[in-house]
Amino acid sequence: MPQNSVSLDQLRREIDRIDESIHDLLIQRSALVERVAVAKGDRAVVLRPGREAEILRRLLARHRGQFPRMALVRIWREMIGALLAIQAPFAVAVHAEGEGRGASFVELARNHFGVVVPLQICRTPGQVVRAVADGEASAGLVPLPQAVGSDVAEEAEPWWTSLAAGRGEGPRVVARLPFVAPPPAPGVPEPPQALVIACRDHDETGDDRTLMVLESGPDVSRDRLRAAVAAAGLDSAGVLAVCRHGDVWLHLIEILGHVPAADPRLARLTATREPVAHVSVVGGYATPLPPEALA
Ligand SMILES: O=C(O)C(=O)C[C@]1(C(=O)O)C=C[C@@H](O)C=C1
Repeated sequence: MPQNSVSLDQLRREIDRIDESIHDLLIQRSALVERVAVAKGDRAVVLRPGREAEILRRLLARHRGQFPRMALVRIWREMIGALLAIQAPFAVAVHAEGEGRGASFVELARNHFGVVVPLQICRTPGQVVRAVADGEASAGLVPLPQAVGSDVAEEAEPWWTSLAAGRGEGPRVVARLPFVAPPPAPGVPEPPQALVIACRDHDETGDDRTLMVLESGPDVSRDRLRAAVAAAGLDSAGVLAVCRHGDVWLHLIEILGHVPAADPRLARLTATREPVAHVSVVGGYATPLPPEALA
């Protein structure tokens, strides 16, 4: 039968059949995730952002046809969020102080974790860290400290210094949001950049970044720090923030690649204690997709 002679009714019946197949597959996927939860054993930390990133990268790479990629991501984000919530009680603490920016962090959390996961609003990033450390929330959303022009962010009591104090037991950075951002549109504010923290290590996905806190003496320039990092064999992507406590300076730096806490390059970095006296890996994330991934 030529295509244009297929009736509207017939086409709609075909759509109903496809909807039922999609629905059946959703029910099957959900049952599989219940088995995944049992296989993981530890229900305390069900979140696996590395696996989520791999799923989205793979689907976007094989996508074809007219269905918009951003909608594909949104459907999967909704599904994964709902499936996190069936594995264990799952709540996300979000720093959302004030109008505007606070509301956009909530939107970012909703877009990423979906409508089922409960959000717990915190007034400060420090409260988010505490909620995750105390187990009141399974994960937390904190603002990514960002350099303004050539100046790195400088805060008196930044949330990230408490991650370094945790010595690998407490909350660590496990993801960066948005993982996929819609292309910028005139008049529409861009989503804020945030980090997700949880009490687990970040997974390796093949395209990752690692965050470290370096401790130095005073007056260590960014260039000197970068040179020390390079000499240890690490590839710096930049200094994100600095916190000065008298003679102790803490620097939050981003490293290209996945660097576990036991990596021998870290010992090399602090071997002479100059300029870096101490280093802690405070987590990392799968590199977010560039806007071209949606094209
Ligand atoms: O693979 C897992 O560990 C799952 O829990 C399944 C799943 C998914 O829906 O695919 C859900 C949540 C995780 O963060 C990652 C993936």
